[in-house]
Amino acid sequence: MTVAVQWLRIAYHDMSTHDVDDGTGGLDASIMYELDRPQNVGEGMIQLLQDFNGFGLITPFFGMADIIVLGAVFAVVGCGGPVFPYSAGRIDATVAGPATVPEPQQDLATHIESFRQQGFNETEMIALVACGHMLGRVRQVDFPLIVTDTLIDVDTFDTTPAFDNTIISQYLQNITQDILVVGSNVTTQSDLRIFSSDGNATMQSLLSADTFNNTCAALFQRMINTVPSMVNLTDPIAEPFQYVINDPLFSYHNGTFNMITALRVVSPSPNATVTMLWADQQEDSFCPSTRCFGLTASRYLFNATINSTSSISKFWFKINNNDGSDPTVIDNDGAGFVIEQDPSLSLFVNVMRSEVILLENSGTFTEFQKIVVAVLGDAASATTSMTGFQPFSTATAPPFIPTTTSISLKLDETNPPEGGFTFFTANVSSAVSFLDITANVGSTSFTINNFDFGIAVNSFPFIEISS
Ligand code: HEM
Repeated sequence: MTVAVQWLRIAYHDMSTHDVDDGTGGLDASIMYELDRPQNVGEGMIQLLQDFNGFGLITPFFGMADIIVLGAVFAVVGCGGPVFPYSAGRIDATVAGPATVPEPQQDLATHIESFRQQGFNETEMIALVACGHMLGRVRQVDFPLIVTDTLIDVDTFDTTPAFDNTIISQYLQNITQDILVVGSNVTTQSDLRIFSSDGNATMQSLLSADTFNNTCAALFQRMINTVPSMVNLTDPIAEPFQYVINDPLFSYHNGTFNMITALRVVSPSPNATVTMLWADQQEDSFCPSTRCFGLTASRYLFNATINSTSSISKFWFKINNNDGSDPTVIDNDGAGFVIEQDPSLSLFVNVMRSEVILLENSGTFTEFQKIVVAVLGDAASATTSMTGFQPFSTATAPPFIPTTTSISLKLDETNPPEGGFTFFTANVSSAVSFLDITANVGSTSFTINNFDFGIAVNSFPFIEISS
């Protein structure tokens, strides 16, 4: 709970750099560069960004700003509030934004102007502050001029640590403990100035639980989607996807092509049989699944043998509940799931030739990943290059910025050429989560972007070597 509400506060502070007049700023993780400002005081801010860095969730297409918003969404749900539709696609800033986070000692006119710049009118300002302060507290150590009693660690805004309108009812009944209303320091009574700025009309309207819930939900939703005008957010996600398909992984060995993938289904029928079908140039083929169970979802795994000459153009799934009902076809609205990486399979990560190696040397174990990349072409005409994306920053304090390093591949002597393919290899650190791989064969270039290495290693054979 304590940590969760900090996730909500940091989202507001990061958003506060938005300027409606020129469309700049907003939720862009610029907060990582703004923590030396008094308006962002609090060890908690640094710690939670350290946590976000440690989660290793960042990908080439999902940055710190999207994680800050995810934190805010979880914070609200964790405190009993609604689930917000979640959009991703925010772009992380590389420098600090303007110093525009409101502070308790500022006057009402300054606050009204700050919120206007962030895109909220006066009524919305009152509601957004009340909604934000229904949760959380003020820390004595960070705000000694507000929480003047040194025997108190934290001063909560109201008596319930939950998503509810107690802050409103207690304020209107004059029994509030919100220190930004009743604190002995009049200068920092910012909640009082804001809440009473329209004669308490907005606060009165928020006494209705429904109005309060709907208003807070709508304002938080707008807050998390306040982004610089050049950012396009993805379509919102509110519910878990019914079906999730793993990126297909490929392997070529002894003249046989294999494709490994999985379909995750939320709450499938226990009797369901799931089949994967695919199309090559000639005909449709199919492959039955093996199955592993999650708590409320099942993952159906497929390892299909594919004709190496006709290859595979697209695949789809059929779920038969075996109860007389029509099978469900999961085929991307008829389009099928096309092989996104080079469809001619002239370049792919060869999963079954790659290895996770555990090296034992006098009782010391080292684990590393050997990746094998197949290129259609001979060694004389093919060159390869690769970059690895490391989400985890080793910095001890923000900003936490992922790194991209170049990893050189060499001809793989343990995998001699076969079926027209030449195999290249490299050892890749487990800190790497995504790879971009390029092969040039003569004058033709093939590229795989954002190969999910972190997921693919789970399908690499595991080898133990003692030296
Ligand atoms: C004039 C505007 C605002 C002022 C002056 C203000 C001031 C403060 C202060 C001084 C604290 C104590 C922080 C600490 O001790 O760590 C706080 C906490 C908090 N504020 Fe605001 N705030 C404002 C607006 C908002 C808004 C619009 C939100 C909306 C999300 C919000 C959400 C929070 C939350 C969730 C906390 C609790 C943090 C925790 O317990 O860790 N605030 N605010």
